[in-house]
Amino acid sequence: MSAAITPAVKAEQTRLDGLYARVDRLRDEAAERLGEAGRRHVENDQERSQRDAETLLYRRRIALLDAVEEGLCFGRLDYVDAAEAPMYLGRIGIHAEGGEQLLVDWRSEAGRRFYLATAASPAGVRRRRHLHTKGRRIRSVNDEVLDLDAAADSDSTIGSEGALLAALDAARTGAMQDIVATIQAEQDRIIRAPLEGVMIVDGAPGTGKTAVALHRAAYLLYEHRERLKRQGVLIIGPGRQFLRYISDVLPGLAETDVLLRTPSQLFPGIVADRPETEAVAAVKGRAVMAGVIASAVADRQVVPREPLPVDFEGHELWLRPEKITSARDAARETGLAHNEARETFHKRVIADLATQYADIIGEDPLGGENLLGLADRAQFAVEIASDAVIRGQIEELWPELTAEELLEDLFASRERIASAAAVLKKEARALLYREPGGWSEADVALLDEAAEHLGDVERAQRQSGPSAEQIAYAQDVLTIAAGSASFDFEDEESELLQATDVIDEFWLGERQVDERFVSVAERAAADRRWIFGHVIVDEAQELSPMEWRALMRRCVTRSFTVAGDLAQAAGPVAPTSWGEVFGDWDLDWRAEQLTVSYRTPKEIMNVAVRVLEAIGVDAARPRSVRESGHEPWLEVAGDHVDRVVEEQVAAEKALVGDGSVAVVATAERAAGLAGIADASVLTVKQAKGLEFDSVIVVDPDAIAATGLRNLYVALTRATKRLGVVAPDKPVFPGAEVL
Ligand SMILES: Nc1ncnc2c1ncn2[C@@H]1O[C@H](COP(=O)(O)OP(=O)(O)OP(=O)(O)O)[C@@H](O)[C@H]1O
Repeated sequence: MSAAITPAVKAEQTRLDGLYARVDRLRDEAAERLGEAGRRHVENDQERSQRDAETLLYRRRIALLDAVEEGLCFGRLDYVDAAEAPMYLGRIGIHAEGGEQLLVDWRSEAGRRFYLATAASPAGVRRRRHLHTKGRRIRSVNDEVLDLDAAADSDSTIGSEGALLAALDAARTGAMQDIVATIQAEQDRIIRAPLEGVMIVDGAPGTGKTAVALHRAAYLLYEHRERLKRQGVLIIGPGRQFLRYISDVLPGLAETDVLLRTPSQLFPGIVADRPETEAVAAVKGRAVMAGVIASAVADRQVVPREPLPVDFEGHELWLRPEKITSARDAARETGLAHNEARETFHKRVIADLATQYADIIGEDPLGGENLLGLADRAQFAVEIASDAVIRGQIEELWPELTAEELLEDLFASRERIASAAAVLKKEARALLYREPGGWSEADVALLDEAAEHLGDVERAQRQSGPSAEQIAYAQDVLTIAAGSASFDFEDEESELLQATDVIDEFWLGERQVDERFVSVAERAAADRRWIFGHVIVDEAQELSPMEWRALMRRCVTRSFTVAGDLAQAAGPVAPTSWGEVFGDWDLDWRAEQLTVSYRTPKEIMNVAVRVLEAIGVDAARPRSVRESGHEPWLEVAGDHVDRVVEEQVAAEKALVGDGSVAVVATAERAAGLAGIADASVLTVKQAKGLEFDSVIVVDPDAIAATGLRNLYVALTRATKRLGVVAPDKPVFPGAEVL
């Protein structure tokens, strides 16, 4: 379809051409400087670090300009005061060579006017124009005239919701689209809320919680650049499919310092693919497991019941319970994590052995005072400490442990479980027992908790960390880089300073080996203890208390955006209120409601709200913003569910054309349908947070049997068409209107 060339389209095309020409110029300049930096010969470490920082800066700049290629400029505001020049709004801000502002960033305070001006409260705005573009071409313009006196000169007026409805009606591609052109006022307030504290974005399916959370990430990175570029932003989503779905939005919003993860990907090096029942996951997710892990660590600090013999140089020494107890107490009193306090324990025990040895060999045969002095004892301590057998014996009493070792040993031993998890009921303890071999999703938060108690493992660092030489090199570079932090790089100075701020000696040590470009997100991904400047949690109702604990450790300032809907909660530990989730934390939290469903049309909502009412959570009934014109349909298929689904998928595909079709079913049905239906076949868990033009829900009563909340999720995935295929006439609440 070619666009109608109206005078307005023509004029805006000229403007757009100018903007792209400027972007091209900026990109060429950045590429040129990147090339120069790459070719520059470096004489010393200082020059090398400077070159690295420049390379990082120009690569970032080019990535940013590439990311905004599509939809660079999408809006224009004209003011009542004719002397005020129109404002063009886009994904980034652009200035002309002479400094004149050509394009205003949507996240800036000036850009905010675009979203907030309404006919009732125009705030000096005469007209809001939406520019619809494809590539570098303007397809059409839509005007909303806010100052009615000026209505006569508008190019086309399709009402204040025209651009929004056009966006909502567009076919879904399988990747989430940004909403910068049509952010609504209630959403804008949340996106631009202050960084501090925990903000809960609560709302029914399709009210834009995910969209708002992602745009908030982009806004916060813009508004609090200094802090967040250094620390990065973490976004947590429920599954990999979901992360893929949203991953395109952020570069589109011009942000690259964001790490996207599922809760089970938060422990570097662990692949959580071991299957586990919901019952086991539910036990592992409970807050009480924090105490269980602490006890499991304490249980590894052993005091023998009887003295244990130690052989040194042909003499018998003893590991005595009372001495081991005082060594253990001293080590615990350091307040350090287990592995770090271990040294205190070992030293104390070795000192006691050295004393015993001195008492034996320094004994005065005439019964006088011991002949050996302190220096001799210290020498014995060194010798005892270098005896591998003795070290091994002491190690048994206070071993160096990784989180993986601790949990593997714990879950594989009924005795260890009985001791550490005495607070749990017998049945719950029985659920924790298992053979070693792999990690489940619920294990990850427990590993994180364990790692927190255990602290660093020297052994692992010795094996995989950079060499002492690399560290020394890195330390030198750091010192030099810190000393040169005042280098004048015109407007890029702040970027360079940030680069030095985030580089620690470990990373530089690694980089000496591997010269790859490393972003904050990549660094954060590899570091379990990375502290983020802000954490965004989507589908937050799914997280267990143990997962929340792990996340709280990732952001000590407790700056969170939490998007969720309790009515969709189906996780192993489903909360019934946000107070239940956050009540135990010393937090400043507030909840904001989104009330309008942009995804689910009225016809589908009519079915879904009946399920919502039956769920019985205290949730506001969502208001659909539009009708699709398609009533949900039902096919009762008897024994031929698979065949009917196959046929209906074909029919739906023909109806939605370029749009997407998905089948949502229970895990058992989904497994059977996967090879049959020519569409995405998803379990409810996989479908959470996603949307498609047409959705076929298979055997809804079976889904309802796993929880009405699951059915509510399944029924609210479609933007246009909903169909139900059931073996028998369905009886779930809402089936009566099909
Ligand atoms: N202001 C807007 N302009 C255009 N589209 C919007 C707007 N707000 C939301 N949408 C669209 O509505 C759909 C639903 O949004 P989103 O997925 O963010 O909802 P949600 O509340 O997270 O849903 P769920 O609870 O199912 O996860 C998306 O296609 C999103 O792009």
